[in-house]
Amino acid sequence: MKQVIVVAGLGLIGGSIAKSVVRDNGLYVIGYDTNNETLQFALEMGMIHEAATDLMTVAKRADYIILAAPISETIRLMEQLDNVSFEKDIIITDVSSVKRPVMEAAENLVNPHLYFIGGHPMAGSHKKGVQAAKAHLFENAIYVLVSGSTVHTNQVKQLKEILSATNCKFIELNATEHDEMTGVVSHFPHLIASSLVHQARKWEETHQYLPNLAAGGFRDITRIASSNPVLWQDIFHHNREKMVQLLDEWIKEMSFLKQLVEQKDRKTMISYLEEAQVYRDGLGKKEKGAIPSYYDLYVDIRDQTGAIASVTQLLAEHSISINNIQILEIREGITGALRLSFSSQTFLGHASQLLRDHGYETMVEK
Ligand SMILES: NC(=O)c1ccc[n+]([C@@H]2O[C@H](COP(=O)([O-])OP(=O)(O)OC[C@H]3O[C@@H](n4cnc5c(N)ncnc54)[C@H](O)[C@@H]3O)[C@@H](O)[C@H]2O)c1
Ligand SMILES: O=C(O)C(=O)C[C@]1(C(=O)O)C=C[C@@H](O)C=C1
Repeated sequence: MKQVIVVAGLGLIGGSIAKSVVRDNGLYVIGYDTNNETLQFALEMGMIHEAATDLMTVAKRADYIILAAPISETIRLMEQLDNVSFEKDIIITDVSSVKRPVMEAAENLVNPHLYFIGGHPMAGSHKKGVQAAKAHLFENAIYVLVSGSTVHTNQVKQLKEILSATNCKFIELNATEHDEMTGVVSHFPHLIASSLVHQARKWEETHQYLPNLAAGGFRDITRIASSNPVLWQDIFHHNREKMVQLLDEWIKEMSFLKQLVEQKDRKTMISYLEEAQVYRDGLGKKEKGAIPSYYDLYVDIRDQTGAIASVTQLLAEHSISINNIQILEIREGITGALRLSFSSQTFLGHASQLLRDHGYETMVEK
């Protein structure tokens, strides 16, 4: 008999999970969302086998429930599920970007059939909604799991098996360490990106050509400012203690930089920039706890139809598998660069040589 998974919240994240687990023949996927159009879209696109308009009714048929609504809604759904009379044990997980409030809510569950394992796939996008969902969103991404106190190791193993269709890499953390680390490398950067955009917007009032000069650097560092404001406000709210601490640290850091600039301390500034460069270049190069290892190759391409396809086809013909591909907005309309990520130095070396042999300019990030 097929195992039943209910995915509640079929947006970017829930939709992407549904799209990957629905490919597993051993699973029957039921989708639930408060938005009827989302539900219909998911059904029509084959992302789910069945659409439900009442979570509490279908919950009784489920072996697993994946809560993928915004964090505050997820906590509300957990409280409602606690009142359901289940006839069998059920594993519930979530995908929330902040784990402490969710795990605290999990500790308050009294229903003897509920086993809660917190989850957070460390991949996403600035886009939202079911239409942005992709089956491959979590491929090779870190997927954090946080066990509730009543959960057995065997249940964590079962959940990993179900989610293995996403091709992610699991790590287990506790909620506090998760929220501290994601606070630094995920949540806080969103605040800074939005503040940089505000700064540019104010300067545009007196400098009308400013947007034309916003090239690769500004676009790279502010992409995430295009994310869903309601969702991100919820993330900042739930990780607010960390946000306040990081803002205090950031203000101190900015005062230090201001001093360096004012005092024309060029030597210290070079060391400051060098230290940042070395750390940034090392990110993802070697396996370092939660940071996955990737080997990046930059390829210059012309802005013409089929340019990306030619690169990927060439690599595919030589069985070189690409883990990630990103188009960098460097010089729009003229030439561009592709960032190709590989899982090993060997793949990167072969890809670089092959592309060079075919006339492409490539660059490896040092
Ligand atoms: N966006 C990212 O990059 C990212 C990455 C990892 C984790 N997350 C987490 O994933 C969760 C969802 O984020 P998203 O980016 O998929 O958002 P989204 O806006 O794309 O999707 C949220 C979906 O939840 C539905 N929804 C809202 N309230 C609901 C309720 N009470 N019951 C059922 N469905 C409900 C909405 O209709 C929508 O379809 C959040 O908790 C977020 O912290 C987001
Ligand atoms: O790539 C993006 O746009 C994201 O913001 C994804 C991102 C992040 O890396 O910060 C955002 C929130 C998550 O909870 C996990 C991943």
